[in-house]
Amino acid sequence: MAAATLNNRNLAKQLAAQEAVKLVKNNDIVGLGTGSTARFALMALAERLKEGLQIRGVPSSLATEAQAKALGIPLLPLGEVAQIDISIDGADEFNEELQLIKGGGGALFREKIVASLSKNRVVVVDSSKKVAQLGAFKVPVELVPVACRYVLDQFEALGGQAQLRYKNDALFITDNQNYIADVDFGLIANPEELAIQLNQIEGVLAHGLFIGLATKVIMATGEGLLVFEQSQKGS
Ligand SMILES: O=C[C@H](O)[C@H](O)[C@H](O)COP(=O)(O)O
Repeated sequence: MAAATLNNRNLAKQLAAQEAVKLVKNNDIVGLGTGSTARFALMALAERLKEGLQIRGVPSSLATEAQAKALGIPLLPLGEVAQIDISIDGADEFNEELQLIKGGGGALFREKIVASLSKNRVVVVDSSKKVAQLGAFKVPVELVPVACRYVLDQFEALGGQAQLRYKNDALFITDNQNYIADVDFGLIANPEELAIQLNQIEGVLAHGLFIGLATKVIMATGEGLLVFEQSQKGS
């Protein structure tokens, strides 16, 4: 994509992604995130491959797998990888504790596996993603269809208002053949506690609260890059 055709927000996403890709070292196994910002990272990685960098990527979605293949990035299947050196992924929201909401694109389960396997978990965002408190973005939750009614009732019992996600007038189906519910819990006072509660619901495959799954957030603003790291307010 030519820089001249990018709007400011996309330029910010691209800048953050390019900065993250500088952290990738030769022979790394790289977790490939999903979404518009992660896609800029794929493109930057492909540029580095042309310059001689050797890596193998692990895709976090079928969409990312297709994009990576089209860019000539060698891939390893997620289910066979024991450890990932660095993952680069986007987020829908993050706070200064580096807690995230992810799953706007529906890829949260595989993204969570990629992040869990990764030594370094780098999140790339534009400044619209930074919040004081998580929750303006509804929490995406992937659920097994046969448990749908039960799971939706459990969200309600936790104070959440859930809507099943649709795409083109049909229920959205994930890469794992499940549904996504977008659950409005309002601003979330205690993301760790809510994450545990959601994990306890039978029929929930994964939820979009990523707690302790980011080591660094690279955020591009109009003025440049801001880097947030664990136990740091930003630099
Ligand atoms: O399921 C999608 C992912 O969690 C994305 O990483 C997230 O939605 C952010 O996407 P984008 O970079 O397009 O805003």
